[in-house]
Amino acid sequence: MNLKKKKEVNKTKVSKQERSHRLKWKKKEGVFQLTGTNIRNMRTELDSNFMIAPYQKENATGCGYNLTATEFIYSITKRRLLTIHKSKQGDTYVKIYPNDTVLILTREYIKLSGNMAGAFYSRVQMVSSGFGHISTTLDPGWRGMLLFSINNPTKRKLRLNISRSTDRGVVFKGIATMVLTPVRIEDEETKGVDPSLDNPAMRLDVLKKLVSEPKRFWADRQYQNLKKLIYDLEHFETIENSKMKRLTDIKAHLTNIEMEIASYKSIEDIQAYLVELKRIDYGAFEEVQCKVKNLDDTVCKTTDISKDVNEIKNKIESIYREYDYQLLCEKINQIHLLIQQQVPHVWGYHKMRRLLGFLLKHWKIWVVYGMAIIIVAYTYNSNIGSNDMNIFISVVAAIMPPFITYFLEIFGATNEDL
Ligand SMILES: O=c1ccn([C@H]2C[C@H](O)[C@@H](COP(=O)(O)OP(=O)(O)OP(=O)(O)O)O2)c(=O)[nH]1
Repeated sequence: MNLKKKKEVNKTKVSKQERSHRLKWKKKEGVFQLTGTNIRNMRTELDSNFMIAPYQKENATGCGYNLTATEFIYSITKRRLLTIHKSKQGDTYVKIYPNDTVLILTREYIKLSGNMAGAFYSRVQMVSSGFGHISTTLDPGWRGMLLFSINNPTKRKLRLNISRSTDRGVVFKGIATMVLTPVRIEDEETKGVDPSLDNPAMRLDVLKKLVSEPKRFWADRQYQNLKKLIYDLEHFETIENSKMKRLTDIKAHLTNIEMEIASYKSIEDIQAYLVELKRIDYGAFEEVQCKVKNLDDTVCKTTDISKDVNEIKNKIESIYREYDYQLLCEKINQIHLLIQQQVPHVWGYHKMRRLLGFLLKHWKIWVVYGMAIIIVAYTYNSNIGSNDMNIFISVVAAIMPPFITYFLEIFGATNEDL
């Protein structure tokens, strides 16, 4: 294909909507990197240049957005998914071994248009606790969850927190900051970045390589579990649940209103459909409810439908966008649950594990007490029959203090200390 023809094909590929977005960003040429406020506004408007699901407004920080981890955390050294520890308080974390690198799937699904690019950076708290740096890029047009690689270059085991239970519910810990930049477009007709990508969502290409190696017979069960999980993620299909049915219901009512506007334009009929729409139990879909209320306010004020038709159509369009977003969130939520169901968990409050942990932590004390007991036992053996009761008391007295220390630690310590 010659250059002229190629240019023509490129030109026809640029849709009207895409052109308007490019113009919009061109106008904002002064913007170099999006701030947390820009990101918050984009979520409110459901701007088609950038979508993040699930979105948590607290995670939109000064210069970007903090991404959080799912429980899919694969150890390169151990060649298996790491066990998720759950404390009594409901906090979750993993232990990353010295010199290990882990691959972590993010909880967030990111969708970028061809007009935006991004990068990921480490968080100070993480790198200062010993973790290696993150410094990777996000291509324009990316769609999907992300896979981060984090290493532990220290000689100590490091704890990577996933979530923490608070009075406000579960708060997920940011593991990397994503910064976003509008792509500079000199000629909106031809020079926009074509959002065609060769890397699949969740970097399934990388994950599939992990299970393409010959299986190891001594860890076959873990290997098979991982293989199944990666297969399930690749072939994931949304399950129609009550939340989704509710969303479908909302969409059906919206379609009726749209049809009414397109054909008869009867304000009374539109209002009647709106009454139905308002009656739906929105549950957690507060944003949809808020947008429906907004539409209702506009319709109530309308006296001449032909004058306000564009405003009404825009409001319906914004409900549709919210509907699409909530549907996406529900799908992502189901992926999180799928991961949670298949990843190994251990409850941190298991007594035996804690006793073992305690013994290991205070091994010096135990060596001293062990020696004391051996000496007592030796004395007992050499004086057998002389004064059994006194020696028994000495043995108990020798063993008691460490147990008292252990029980004090169990009942006095917070989870953070363990
Ligand atoms: O830490 C990261 C960084 C990026 N990505 C996603 C988004 C990005 O758009 C895509 C490609 O990133 P990159 O080009 O850095 O990956 P690669 O495997 O080196 O690229 P390629 O296979 O295209 O050479 O992977 C991740 O999942 N994790």
